[in-house]
Amino acid sequence: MGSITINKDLLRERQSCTFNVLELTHLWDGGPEKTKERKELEKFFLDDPELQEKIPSEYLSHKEKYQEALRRSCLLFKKIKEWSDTTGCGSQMDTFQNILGGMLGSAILPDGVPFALNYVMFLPTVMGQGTMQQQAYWVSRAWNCEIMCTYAQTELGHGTFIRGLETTATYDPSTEEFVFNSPTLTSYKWWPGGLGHTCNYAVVVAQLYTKGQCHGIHPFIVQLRDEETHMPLPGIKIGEIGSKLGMNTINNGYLGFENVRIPRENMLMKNSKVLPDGTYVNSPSDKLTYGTMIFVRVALVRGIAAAYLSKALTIATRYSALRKQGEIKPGAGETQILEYRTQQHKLFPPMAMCFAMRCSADWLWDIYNSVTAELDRGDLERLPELHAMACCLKAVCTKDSAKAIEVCRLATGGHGYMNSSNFPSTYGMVTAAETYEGENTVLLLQTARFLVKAWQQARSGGNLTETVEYLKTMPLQPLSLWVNSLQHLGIAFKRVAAGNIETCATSIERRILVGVAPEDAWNEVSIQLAKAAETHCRAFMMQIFINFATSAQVSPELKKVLIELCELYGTYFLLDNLGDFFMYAGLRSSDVPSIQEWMETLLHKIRPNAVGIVDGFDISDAVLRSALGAYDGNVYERLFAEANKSPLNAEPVDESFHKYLKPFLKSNL
Ligand SMILES: CCCCCCCC/C=C\C/C=C/C(=O)SCCNC(=O)CCNC(=O)[C@H](O)C(C)(C)COP(=O)(O)OP(=O)(O)OC[C@H]1O[C@@H](n2cnc3c(N)ncnc32)[C@H](O)[C@@H]1OP(=O)(O)O
Ligand SMILES: Cc1cc2nc3c(=O)[nH]c(=O)nc-3n(C[C@H](O)[C@H](O)[C@H](O)COP(=O)(O)OP(=O)(O)OC[C@H]3O[C@@H](n4cnc5c(N)ncnc54)[C@H](O)[C@@H]3O)c2cc1C
Repeated sequence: MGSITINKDLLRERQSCTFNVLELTHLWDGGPEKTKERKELEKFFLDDPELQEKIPSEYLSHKEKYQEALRRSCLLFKKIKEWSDTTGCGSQMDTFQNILGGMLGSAILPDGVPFALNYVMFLPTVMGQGTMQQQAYWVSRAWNCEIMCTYAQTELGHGTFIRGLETTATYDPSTEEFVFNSPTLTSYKWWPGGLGHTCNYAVVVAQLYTKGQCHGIHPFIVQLRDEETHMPLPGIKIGEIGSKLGMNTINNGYLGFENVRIPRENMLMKNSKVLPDGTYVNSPSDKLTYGTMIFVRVALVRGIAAAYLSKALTIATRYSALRKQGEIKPGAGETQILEYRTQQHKLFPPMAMCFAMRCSADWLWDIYNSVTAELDRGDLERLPELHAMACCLKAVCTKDSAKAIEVCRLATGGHGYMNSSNFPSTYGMVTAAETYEGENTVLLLQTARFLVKAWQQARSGGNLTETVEYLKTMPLQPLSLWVNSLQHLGIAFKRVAAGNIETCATSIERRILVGVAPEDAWNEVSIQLAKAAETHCRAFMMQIFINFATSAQVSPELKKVLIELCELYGTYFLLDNLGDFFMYAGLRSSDVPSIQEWMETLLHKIRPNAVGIVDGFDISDAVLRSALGAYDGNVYERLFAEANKSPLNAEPVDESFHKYLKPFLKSNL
């Protein structure tokens, strides 16, 4: 162990790469300056011995995992402050994003940062929904970690249907306070990250009652624990919800209230208000309360879906280049498993997905920022489109990413099943995002609502926004003969989306015409509706990727690779959904063999650059945390070293032998 020689197969892969890997890294990071900043940041944090893992966390108890995560979180956030003070380079917000959503956080706290919700949800909620005075008070306290806060919305009984939340906040004008209660077991808050034992404040979403009337759900800031002793305040029932599939250091908690009083000023009042006498003042739109969820959905596409997939791909691709198993031609010697076409089919389409996710995430981030500025000016016109796109991109990208990470694990055979491969924790992190911040099916159905309306508008000649403009033009264009080109792929994906949306809209109309209630008609058609939303999202991602690949200002060598990946994205999803393309895009069965061949040729073309592409993601070994994926490819030495960290290997004979096994073996059953 300890060898620094690079595995010779990996070395050969790197030598035969046809493009400049550093150019891809700069493109991926957003420019050479960004790459430099990222590397400095990684060095500053990851070289600190205090932040190094001493015992793999899998060997710690549940309690030890949390305590160790908390120790590191405190150190980490002290260092963030130190970094900003000493370098003056990059705002603290950039650094936080890299720590909480980027790769850096996952290197130091792979199973989740217990402070994450303070930055990812509490602060955005106060900034988006608090008055200027509320922001002035709460933002600095939370930002500087004088207090630690979370976002408590979901309850034991309701996660999706938030209008059904049961926690009550009843205004008492005699004291100018809100009184919080949890009237039922199902009204207990359940899930908020950091709520268990970390946070002392939370944004709590509750049904607001004033003057005897319920005004629906609203956000309030509630103190949960004493700032000195950390003891729960009177009437607060709080704890941790227990061990989970993954994210075991994020400290998800439960919370109940019994006549807990908070001052009136703790209701976040940028949008709706309660005046001292209890008069309720309406918000311009009740959906503004949902703003934080949009923000996190937007952030997840890049920060979780694309980022963790790029990690899994780096591990699986490097491993596949050095792992040898079997022969393609008898007697020709053992083959790198990356030579098997089936292996390429497992790994290269997810590489293409990773690029499509990144371009889409950048688009989504830009429209999020411009729509947020419009909302601040009172203009709500583009909110529905932002909501629809945030929902479907969050759903499709987290689903694709989780599925592809599992494929990467399977592509590494038995060794991928080890925790030391880092696949289990990576998968645990991403599959959680399929559920939190809006369960994926539910989000697709939200997008479908927008699409059906857009379809009706297209039919009645109304104006359509950017992402649904194609619903007007597509049905008018005649179906042409199939051509294997990117342009044709772009059109075919839109035709499939438009066809699926039309099928849904007409199925609903047909049902309503024969007397089915509109809500029942919606439910009956909802399998197709969720699919329509997914095809819309796919068509959007295809087009964004085409625009990116064809217009990127890069060398011809790199551009060629980007175009190949883009074509692979299209051909892969087309072949996976042939029925749709037959039904809606004029594809004939006689066209399929040439598309299959096109896709296989792309796999062949990408093959020499596969290691170069994942090297281009430039994920350091400290961030990868994988015995299978390290840059030098010394897999077998690392697997051995990791095995020897097992506490069971500390003694040649474990004490359980004397306690149980020996008496059992000698008992002559
Ligand atoms: C940087 C990376 C990040 C790192 C992450 C770190 C780790 C953190 C780990 C975990 C954090 C997790 C946090 C959470 O999970 S917090 C809880 C999140 N909960 C949800 O997302 C709940 C999902 N449910 C909903 O969003 C809604 O209840 C609903 C949309 C499903 C339904 O709401 P409802 O009021 O019933 O609406 P309707 O269906 O009746 O629709 C009415 C109308 O409103 C429109 N609309 C709905 N939502 C929004 C919105 N957000 N913005 C704008 N408009 C919205 C909807 O489209 C309808 O419009 P209409 O058709 O025109 O009437
Ligand atoms: C790791 C993790 C972290 C979390 N962190 C937080 C947090 O910090 N703060 C917080 O408040 N919450 C948090 N949550 C909660 C999370 O937001 C909810 O779990 C999520 O919104 C789903 O709600 P649910 O669990 O009630 O599922 P349900 O809504 O009960 O979903 C169960 C099933 O019912 C289906 N379903 C439900 N409604 C519909 C519908 N209208 N149409 C069709 N199908 C439907 C769903 O598709 C799903 O298949 C977290 C959850 C997890 C897993």
